[in-house]
Amino acid sequence: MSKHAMSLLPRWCSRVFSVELNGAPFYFAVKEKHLGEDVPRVFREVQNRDKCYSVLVYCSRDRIKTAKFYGELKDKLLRDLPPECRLSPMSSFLPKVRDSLVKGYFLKGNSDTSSPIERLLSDLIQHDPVLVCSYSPAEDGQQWTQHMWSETASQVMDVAKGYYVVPSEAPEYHPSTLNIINSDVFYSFDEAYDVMKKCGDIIPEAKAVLELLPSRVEARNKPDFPVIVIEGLDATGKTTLTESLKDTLGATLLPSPPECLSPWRARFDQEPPLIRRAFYALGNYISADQIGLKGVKTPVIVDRFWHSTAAYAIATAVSGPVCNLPGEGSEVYCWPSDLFQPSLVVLLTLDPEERKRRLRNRGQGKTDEEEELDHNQLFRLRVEEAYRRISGPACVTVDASPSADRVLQQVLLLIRGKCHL
Ligand SMILES: Nc1ncnc2c1ncn2[C@@H]1O[C@H](COP(=O)(O)OP(=O)(O)O)[C@@H](O)[C@H]1O
Ligand SMILES: Nc1ccn([C@@H]2O[C@H](COP(=O)(O)OP(=O)(O)O)[C@@H](O)[C@H]2O)c(=O)n1
Repeated sequence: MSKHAMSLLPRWCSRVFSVELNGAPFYFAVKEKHLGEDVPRVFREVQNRDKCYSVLVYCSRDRIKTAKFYGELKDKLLRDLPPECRLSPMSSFLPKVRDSLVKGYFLKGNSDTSSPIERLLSDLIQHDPVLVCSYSPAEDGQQWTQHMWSETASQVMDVAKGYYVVPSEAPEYHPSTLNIINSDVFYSFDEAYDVMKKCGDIIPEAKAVLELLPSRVEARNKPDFPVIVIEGLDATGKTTLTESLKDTLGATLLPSPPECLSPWRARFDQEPPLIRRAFYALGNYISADQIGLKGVKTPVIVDRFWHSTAAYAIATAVSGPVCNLPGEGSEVYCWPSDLFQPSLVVLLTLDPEERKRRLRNRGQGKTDEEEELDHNQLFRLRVEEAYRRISGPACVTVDASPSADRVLQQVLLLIRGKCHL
């Protein structure tokens, strides 16, 4: 067993395990002694001949490699496992302990598939940063036990000790919230820069991105003119409104991510969240630099900014209903202390049916994330709620369903009230 796996063991019995079946999480824990607890629900449906396995990816020192490997592991398992084997997302965490989440997969096989599954897992455990456990009925046939595998054996080998699996309570917030800070959302230039720098060896485009970054993090000038950010889901009318504001106010319009990053965007959209979100976070610092340049001459309108970066990242990391999001006031929603703060952030909201109608009329291709927004109502609700919870500056919500001109007048009123234009 590797040193890292060993270091997980002392607190093994404090860990909670979560298996997601059809989008719903089932929680269980492990215990050395059995005190008559029920069999956890995830094992209740399993037939006695069946065997289950977990593969958890533990964080090696190289976060970039771990993130890449986690994405590749799913493809590998789907490709190499027998088709009858059922694969579900799984995680393990220490309740309320930051950065304690490790992610992986739960596999369910039967007696026909256990040999190929075990061959694949034995191979994985010897070459990759994974922790493998198998689950089978205990001798009395009433309970289920978990056995951790040893990586030193070429054959399937259990560590001698087995643990009983017992039901566990659901945590207050989704377990992914434990690892959001500096993995999904970056709260300083340096944290995002560090990720991009470490990507340089494996993603050549990362070097090109690093060259575009401002030399100083703080905006070079404090803008004399107001800086207004327009936020909202795709097709809520941001482009329409920002163009009109530009003309009406004689303002400079800046898109976000900034145009100079366009050649690299599709490339980073394919990467795992750690790398993808660092890319967007750095884009905001380039925008802040441009705001500093333009804001001494004219008002500046920005199409998306930090709210988009953080809200989409949080809503993707967490699954399920809005109540799974980190609670209101959580540090997860704080504005980075080294990032320029606009004078006003407007959030355009729209009835889902009207948004779909506008999307259809526009008839453009959508990003996978926008595609997901369409299909997954819960995701859309999580993004909108995360937008609302971000503070410093908070956003002002504007109903975008009236005509484009009425929306413009409404936002101009807000700007005049807040920014003395
Ligand atoms: N207030 C409005 N009423 C009706 N249609 C609108 C309004 N604002 C924008 N649209 C239309 O909806 C579609 C999406 O608007 P767009 O400005 O491109 O949104 P976004 O930039 O937020 O994706 C476009 O076809 C646009 O012409
Ligand atoms: N400042 C920004 C801007 C966009 N983004 C990301 O970019 C996506 C939306 O960009 P888009 O160009 O498809 O949106 P529209 O401006 O076309 O509505 C979001 O899903 C965010 O993940 C970000 O993270 N930070």
